[in-house]
Amino acid sequence: MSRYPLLDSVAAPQQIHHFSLVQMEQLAQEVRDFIIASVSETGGHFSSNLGTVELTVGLMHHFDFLVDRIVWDVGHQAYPFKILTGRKDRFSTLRKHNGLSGFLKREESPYDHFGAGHASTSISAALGMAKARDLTGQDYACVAVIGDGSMTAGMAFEGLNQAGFLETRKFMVILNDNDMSINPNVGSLQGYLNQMISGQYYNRWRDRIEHAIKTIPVASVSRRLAKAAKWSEESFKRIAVPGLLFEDLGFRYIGPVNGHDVAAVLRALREAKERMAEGPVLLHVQTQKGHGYDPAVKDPLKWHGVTAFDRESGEIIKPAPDPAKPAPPSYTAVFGNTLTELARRDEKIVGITAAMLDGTGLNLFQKAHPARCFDVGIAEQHAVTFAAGLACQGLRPVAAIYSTFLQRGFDQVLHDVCLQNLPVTFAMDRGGIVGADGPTHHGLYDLAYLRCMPNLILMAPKDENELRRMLFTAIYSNRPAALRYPRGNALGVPLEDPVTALPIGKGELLREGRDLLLVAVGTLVASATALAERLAGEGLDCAVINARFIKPLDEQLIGQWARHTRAVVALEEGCAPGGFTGAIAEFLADQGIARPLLRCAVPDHIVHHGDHARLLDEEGLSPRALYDRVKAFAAELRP
Ligand SMILES: Cc1ncc(C[n+]2csc(CCOP(=O)(O)OP(=O)(O)O)c2C)c(N)n1
Ligand SMILES: CC(=O)[C@@H](O)[C@H](O)COP(=O)(O)O
Ligand SMILES: [Mg+2]
Repeated sequence: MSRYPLLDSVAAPQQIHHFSLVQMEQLAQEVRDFIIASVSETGGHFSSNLGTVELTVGLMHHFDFLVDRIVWDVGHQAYPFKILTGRKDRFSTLRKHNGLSGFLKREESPYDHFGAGHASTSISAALGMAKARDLTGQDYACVAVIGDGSMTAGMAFEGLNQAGFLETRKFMVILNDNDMSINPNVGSLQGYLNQMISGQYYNRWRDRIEHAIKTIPVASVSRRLAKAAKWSEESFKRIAVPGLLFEDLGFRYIGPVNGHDVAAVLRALREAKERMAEGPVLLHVQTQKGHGYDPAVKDPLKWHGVTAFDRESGEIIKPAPDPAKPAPPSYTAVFGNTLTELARRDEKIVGITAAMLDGTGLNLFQKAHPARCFDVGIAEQHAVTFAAGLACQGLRPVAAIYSTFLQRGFDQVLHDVCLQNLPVTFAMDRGGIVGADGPTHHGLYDLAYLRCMPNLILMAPKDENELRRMLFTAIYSNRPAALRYPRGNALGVPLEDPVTALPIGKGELLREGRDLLLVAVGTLVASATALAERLAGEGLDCAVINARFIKPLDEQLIGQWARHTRAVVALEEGCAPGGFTGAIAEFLADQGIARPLLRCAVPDHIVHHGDHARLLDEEGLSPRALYDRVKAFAAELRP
């Protein structure tokens, strides 16, 4: 017999419209059990999904999302939705190559109305859908589900601002408030939400007061009395719930409601559905990350995203350590420790993260230098300009932002930092292909989008020792500077102590040769070196340069060896259009160095999700693929 009898009987989500309360409670329990069992085998985002189970069941009861539109912010909390919209049987393929995405994807299901992965886009997208509906005379409800962390972004408020102003009907924002981002949520907004939770008695009284005011016979109400009644309501509101922000923005605020009480969720959604006919609604749902699985409730940060685990003990399954070969540290840890160490000697160093304290390794820095560490929330744009302000006053800010999330701050990097030549360091973790998170999270575009920035120094280390040196170089360059490094473990090379600066704009000749020049940056330097050794055994003599700097490029060194060899191979784990290999192509053309060029980079297409090594191979960047490509390229060269 199935462990999930009711869930397995749901052939289409529309069946849930007819479920009783008892059935929905059972369904919620089965969905939760299924998530725990399934993610314990595949890994994936976990604690956020255990928080949205009852809310999702309630939404499926009240709406038909083949007709109505729902936009899940980020999408990392939408596993219950995916399971209930026909994807349960494919859940074992989650985040695997050719398997289900960990987020929502329009091409994956007709229920996925909007794709995401980055935070705080849901309100804008759902509002666009609502306005398209109004303009085209269609009829469907639009729902955005956004977490308290994602609500800290300016973009979320840009959406609220417009939605309230337009008095958008059949439009609802559900604020899924679990008092957590990945790390504990930060900022005064969270304090405000907590205040709303403690001030909820107002909402119980509001309807009665409003009713009383409305039932005063109109004929008997003088204009002054009506005004006074309205004034009393407003005053009462403000005393009971100071600053009803969402109401003031034009939303009907409902809540807070206990997001794990199915009956309460259903009641609140029913009310919200009615109110939506009049104008925009904000439904405030209080949930708990990890709900129903004790280890995750106790440590929601650790359980935000996990690898496979033992469901009984809550132990994360890790490969047994090899005592003969200890695992190297992650690039993230090397960054966090180096920054902490440098900051011990220099009190001008400050660290900034946009809601990725542990992810970026800045938690290590925070422990040692709490007053100099700023988590600004999911607000990359603000983080960059905030760093610019700190730099203006003589501090040395280091903004640690994943490569993919710094895309949000493009204009701020240009307008606020580079044009003013301010000494801000950007430490971009997760450069290159990240693996299971997929297209929204690959850090493939950074070298291209930063290479055009005036004044900026742009670097990528070949190993963790070079990362340390690049960080040091960046901080003391007195210019805007950025370094990008990959997710995962470093190479295990010894770390020089004390750390020293690199000469700016100087590459490193790793091998001399006369046939080909292999010029690489970042993760592909090790591959280029190994490839040159292999090819040497086959009679092909390759010079290898570790470029270190994408900008300024070491034109002297690269030019010299390009002229000395017959052809050039440029390598990077980044996008080909505009990236490092593009810089090499431009340089050769500009200098009139007429050498055939093979560009080994990610072509102009989307890289899907899956295992890093496999994706790298598909992009022609694995050691095997590079060998084949370079051999074929060399074979085409004139003798
Ligand atoms: C622009 C952007 N910055 C950072 C992230 C990384 N990130 C993913 S989920 C998350 C926390 C979101 O918190 P919340 O919206 O409250 O959702 P919860 O996990 O609490 O359910 C963060 C910071 C992101 N996805 N997008
Ligand atoms: C949803 C999201 O954006 C994060 O949770 C992301 O998945 C974290 O990725 P890392 O595991 O690389 O920190
Ligand atoms: Mg949250």
